[in-house]
Amino acid sequence: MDSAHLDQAESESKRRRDAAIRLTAPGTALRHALDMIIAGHMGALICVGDTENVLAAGDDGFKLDISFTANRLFELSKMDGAIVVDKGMTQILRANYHLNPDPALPTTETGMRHRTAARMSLLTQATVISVSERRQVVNVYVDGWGYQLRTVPEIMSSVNQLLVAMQSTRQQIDRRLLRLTTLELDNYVTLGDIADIFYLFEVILSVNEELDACILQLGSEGKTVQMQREEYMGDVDEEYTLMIRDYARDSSEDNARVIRRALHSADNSSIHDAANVARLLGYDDRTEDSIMTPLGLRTLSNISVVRKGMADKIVDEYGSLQHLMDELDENPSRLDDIGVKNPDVLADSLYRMWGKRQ
Ligand SMILES: Nc1ncnc2c1ncn2[C@@H]1O[C@H](COP(=O)(O)OP(=O)(O)OP(=O)(O)O)[C@@H](O)[C@H]1O
Repeated sequence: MDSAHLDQAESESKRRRDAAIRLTAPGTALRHALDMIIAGHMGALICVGDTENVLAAGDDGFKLDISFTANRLFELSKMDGAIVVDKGMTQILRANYHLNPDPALPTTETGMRHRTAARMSLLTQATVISVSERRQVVNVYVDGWGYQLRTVPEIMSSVNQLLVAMQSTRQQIDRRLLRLTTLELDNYVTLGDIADIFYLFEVILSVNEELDACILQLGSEGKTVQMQREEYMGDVDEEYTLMIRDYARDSSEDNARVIRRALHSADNSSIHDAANVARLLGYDDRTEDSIMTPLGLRTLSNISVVRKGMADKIVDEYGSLQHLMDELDENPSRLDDIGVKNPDVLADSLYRMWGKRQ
């Protein structure tokens, strides 16, 4: 399989895993049934979707074709065997069904119920759920991948730690960016300063990914966490891209995306390694102490009178933040000419950021 097809298969598998997490998240009828099964100290084996292949892999059992309710699923799990539910979760098709997936299909699970569940998920496109009677845990399998459901308090304990980490990283980023703006206006930014901030951006993005996973698992209970997450993340994404464009040899948005992907897949030590960051930005002759001159896109975009798209226009016109600063006083009408509505306010804002005007 070529890499494009591999990427496609991987993202399809991820989509199906996320759908399975959503299906079993708190607030859903299925989760309600699973909670009842656990509370009743029972076990279960439930196949959802791809019913044609699921039914072809088993036999016996009771043909039901009744509409799905959480209570019915709970009652039917008192029987041995598997329960088969359609993809839309509208019908329970079979109960007490015996599944015979190929025993050669690889699985690391122990116990027949879990082994069967893992194998059925390899054999079919179904989401397969096993509830262990002995251990009182619920496992969900998709394409052979399995994960154990966590209770809301368990997930919330991770969420709280992640939110604290996110808030403190965001505060550090804000402080560093404020300092960076002053250094940019002084033209004192070193490659080391840039690498440090990139590292903080990567930290917050990793925390964000972990929170994303928790929010998905929380289902209907995750709305408040999502709002808090959005408040802390704010414009992080945009600031990161603008900062990369400010310092990359090729400042296009496409190249910024490529650099972000590379930084995101790099390990911690290579993001701290200034020479490596320089290479990603398109330079092979820089050291940690090399002075890096910004275009000024990030700083300009933070000024209220600079409307969307205008920062690019200003940078195209002047070439860099330094050139703009050099010409601000001498030739203010040049800003007027390229359509900046309040050039005086823009100049004043830049001087204030620089600390050169009250
Ligand atoms: N191939 C199968 N098809 C349908 N149901 C099965 C299959 N294998 C196991 N089960 C169900 O799982 C139940 C428990 O089986 P077993 O004790 O072998 O598995 P286990 O993984 O150790 O389960 P638990 O963790 O719940 O104790 C069986 O009584 C049956 O209801």
